[in-house]
Parts: sequence; C-alpha cells; structure tokens
Amino acid sequence: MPLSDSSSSALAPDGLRVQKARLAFGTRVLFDDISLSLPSSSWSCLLGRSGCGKSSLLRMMAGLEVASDAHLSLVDTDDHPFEQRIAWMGQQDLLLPWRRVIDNVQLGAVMRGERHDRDRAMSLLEKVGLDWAANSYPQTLSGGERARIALARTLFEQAALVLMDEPFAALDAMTRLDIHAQACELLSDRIVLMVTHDPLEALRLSDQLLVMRGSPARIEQIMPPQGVPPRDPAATSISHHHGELLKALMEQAS
Ligand SMILES: Nc1ncnc2c1ncn2[C@@H]1O[C@H](COP(=O)(O)OP(=O)(O)OP(=O)(O)O)[C@@H](O)[C@H]1O
Repeated sequence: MPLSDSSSSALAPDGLRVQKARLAFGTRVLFDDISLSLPSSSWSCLLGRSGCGKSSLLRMMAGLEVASDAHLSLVDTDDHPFEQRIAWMGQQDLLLPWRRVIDNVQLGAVMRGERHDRDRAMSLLEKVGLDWAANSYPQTLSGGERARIALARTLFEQAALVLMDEPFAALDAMTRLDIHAQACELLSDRIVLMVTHDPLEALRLSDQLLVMRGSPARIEQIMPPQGVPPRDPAATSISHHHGELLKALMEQAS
C-alpha cells in the first residue's frame, strides 16, 4: 500500500508565502516585516532560541489570536489569500481519553458536524500501523503510538498546509526516528512548517532549514544537507551540518 495520502493532492497550492509578519507586545517588537516562502510538497523546519517568537508565528499562520499588534498575510503563488483548511499538530497529542482511537482520528470532522468517514480513518490508521488499536482508548497506548494517532488525525484533515509545533519533542530518540520516516512519507504531498528545538530532527527532515534570530527577529535560510529527507542520521553530511547549525543558533544576529 502506498503510504502517502493522495486525497489531499488536489488541494495543494504551488506554494505559499507569509508576508509582512509583525508581532509586538506593547513596546517589545518580536518581529516585523518577516517574509517566508514555503514551496509546494516541502518540509520546512523553523529553529531559533527560546522566546524568539517561533510558536507565535505558527499560531498567527493558523489564524489564532496572539496579540492585538500581530498580523501577517498568507498568500498563494498568485497572491491570493490562502483560505483552505490548515492542520495543526503540537507537542500535546490532545487525544480525547473518553473517545476510542478511531473516533479521535475523525475528531475534526465530528467537531465541524461533518459526515464521518470511518473507512478513511481506518485506512489512515493502517498507514501508521495502528489499525489494531482502532477500538482502544488512547490511555492504553504508548507515547509513540499516541503520536502516530495524532499524525493520522492530522492527515485526516486533508489540509494542504500542516503546521507542527514540536510534535515529536516528548518522544524518545528511537521512536522519534521511526515516526520521522513515517511522517515524512505520509506528508510528502503537503506543505509542512515545523517548529523544532532539535537540530538533528531539522537536518533529517528539512527541505528548507530556517533559523529565526535577532531582535526584532528575522528568518535566515541555512543550506540543508544533501539528499532526500528523511536523511540517515548517521550520515557524515548530517554531523557536518549539525555543527554549522548549532553555530548559527548560538550566534547572536547583529
Ligand atoms: N500574551 C503575551 N503577552 C506578553 N508576552 C507574550 C505573550 N505571549 C507570548 N509572549 C512572549 O512572546 C515571546 C515569544 O513566545 P513564543 O512562544 O512564540 O516563543 P518561541 O520562540 O516559540 O519559544 P520556545 O522555543 O521557548 O517555545 C516570549 O518571550 C513570550 O514570553
């Protein structure tokens, strides 16, 4: 069975751009006039020091209220506002403990009062290797299994843009490597922007490596290692880039 969920391909734009992003809390300007391009079918990782505004930028892209002085525009390659559904995956899996796994996968549709699509939810559970757990409750599953259910739920949304805020941070290193490979394949036809604190994760997954730094912050692109994600974490190119990336993260932008 092919892993990627082709039902979303028709929704995918050629690319997206964030324009004129600004965030200030009173006189503290976190960023101003930030622009960012997200190519189609690409995975971008956003890194930066704690508190520079990464999660806030993601939340603003998701259309969430962050501050009164916060705005950006999210447009497609024809400069039209991007108004399709956006999927969100965060560090907390937010699975409802009183609902079975299969119902958690379909939660978005349930909340919107849409028709349930049990077959599709089941097929996504199969893709993440958890069809056997469809009728279980989330608390009976491991952290890694719960993360894969959250991934299936994200895929169920059929959103062209997937925003991820440290979705794998709570997982142990080996589980993280497994889920990287699966997420990379399953989300290959989406535009993914992921905030992470883990340089290795970013080097493994990124088509586009973005570092947010400075005050007010700006976003700089760093060349990702050669090869197609998910890259082998033991590859020498990864260890070489790891040092470079850490250096970039530690440097204070002028
Ligand atoms: N409502 C608020 N009022 C004032 N300051 C706020 C508010 N919400 C967030 N901030 C500040 O904005 C800054 C950016 O927060 P944000 O969570 O976006 O940073 P981050 O780069 O994602 O950090 P981390 O990597 O630690 O998660 C932080 O210094 C935070 O304290």
